[in-house]
Amino acid sequence: MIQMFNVSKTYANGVKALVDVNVRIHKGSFVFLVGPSGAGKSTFTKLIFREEAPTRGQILFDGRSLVRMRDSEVPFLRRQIGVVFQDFRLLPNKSVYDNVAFAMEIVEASSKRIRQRVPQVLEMVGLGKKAELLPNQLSGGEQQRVSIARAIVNDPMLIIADEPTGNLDPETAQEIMNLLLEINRRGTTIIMATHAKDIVDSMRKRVIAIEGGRIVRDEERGSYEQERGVIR
Ligand SMILES: Nc1ncnc2c1ncn2[C@@H]1O[C@H](COP(=O)(O)OP(=O)(O)OP(=O)(O)O)[C@@H](O)[C@H]1O
Repeated sequence: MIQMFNVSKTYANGVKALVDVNVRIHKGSFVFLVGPSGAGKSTFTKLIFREEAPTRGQILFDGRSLVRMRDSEVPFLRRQIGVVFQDFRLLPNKSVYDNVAFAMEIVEASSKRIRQRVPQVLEMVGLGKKAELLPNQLSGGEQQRVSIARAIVNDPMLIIADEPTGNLDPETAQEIMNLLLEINRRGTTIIMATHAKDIVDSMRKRVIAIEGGRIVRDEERGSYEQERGVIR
């Protein structure tokens, strides 16, 4: 679904955030992006969302070139991608229901469709009974569930999650991971940037490790760190 060919990104200040990246991410897969702070993980996801353009190379999303894509087509690309952040980024003055409905209003869904779909999605993330509350009346884990509901409500092909468990205690983090796994099982591709070693090591999904802008490791059923000399 995503292919990068010799992709490099140098920011205007000369920082080489990505260097000669080649990668292919298949539809329906679950991928962890790991690496030290400043390695280039966010830049990698920003290229897919067309928030940044590569300096060199080619990127295909579902067969379409993001390099050649016109600005006027970017909103259609972004409809295919749901984004989840560490700090939730909910609208503080809107209810849980309205936060999720808003994502559908932006894509001009009919009010009938919104009334059908929002309760379904809130039920799926376990917030069926909290629709009328405001974000500050929810726990961190519940706020992240709202943000996941908002990300999936338009049924995107891909979810990009940037440190989605970074603000959560381990148990709540695990619940959020279970939810993301369930979404992945239903067919949505997930790319998750994280520093959560325990989560990556327990899930045994594909791990792409980036350091200094380069992919230094890419393993199916991988772990957070390179395993050396492990006897199984
Ligand atoms: N808009 C920008 N302009 C200039 N340099 C940038 C910009 N965005 C990121 N960088 C630099 O590019 C490099 C890669 O940054 P990036 O945010 O992709 O790393 P990261 O792996 O996501 O880090 P973290 O784990 O801290 O989120 C860093 O050196 C960063 O300072």
